[in-house]
Amino acid sequence: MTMTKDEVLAEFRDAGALLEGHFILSSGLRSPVFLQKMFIFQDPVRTARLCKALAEKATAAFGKIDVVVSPAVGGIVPGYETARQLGAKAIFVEREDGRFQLRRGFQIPEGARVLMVEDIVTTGLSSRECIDAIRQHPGTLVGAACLIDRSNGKAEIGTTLVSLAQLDIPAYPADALPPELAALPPVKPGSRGLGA
Ligand SMILES: O=P(O)(O)OC[C@H]1O[C@H](OP(=O)(O)OP(=O)(O)O)[C@H](O)[C@@H]1O
Ligand SMILES: O=C(O)c1cc(=O)[nH]c(=O)[nH]1
Ligand SMILES: [Mg+2]
Repeated sequence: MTMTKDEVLAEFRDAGALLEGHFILSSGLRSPVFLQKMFIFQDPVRTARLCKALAEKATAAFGKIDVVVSPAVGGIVPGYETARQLGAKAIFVEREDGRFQLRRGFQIPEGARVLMVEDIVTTGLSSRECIDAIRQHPGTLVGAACLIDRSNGKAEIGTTLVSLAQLDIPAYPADALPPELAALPPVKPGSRGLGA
């Protein structure tokens, strides 16, 4: 079943996942809004609703998918659930010496049709890094999917990206903060740069 942008946002709102404050994003940009996707993923039923809609959108855009590859940590749960809905395998890349790699013996079979699944896209940096890692293996990357594209369609990831919702959320370089944001203490919720 398709979901409208309002229905997707309602899932985030109902999960308490729409946070306001001063956040340091994975890219280093600062934002007054953070989508705490883990508040979605702690509820398997809510996660399944969203990922079913994402799987349907990905199938419509890209056809059959054999393997879903996601960037850890945030991509693991939606990657798994989207793969379950697609009847595909679910594997993930994680950082080794700061770079995303397939570890743990994960492999992509020759000829496999691969979908990259991300939770949230802001600048697309994590997606591009995940795709670079995928392209070092056999198989064909057919496209990418995410729950929320908060670049409003502007992020360039080098392949077609489908999302459940595109949002236009402001993000600023640290040296160009609006005063109301500069007045709040910054917090960094994600995993990039934490010893990775
Ligand atoms: O499009 P981008 O600018 O790369 O931003 C989005 C990325 O940021 C978050 O990951 P983060 O690195 O914060 O770590 P996490 O997945 O462990 O939450 C999120 O899960 C995306 O992967
Ligand atoms: O850009 C990010 O790091 C980011 C933004 C967001 O809203 N949610 C998230 O988990 N990461
Ligand atoms: Mg992430």
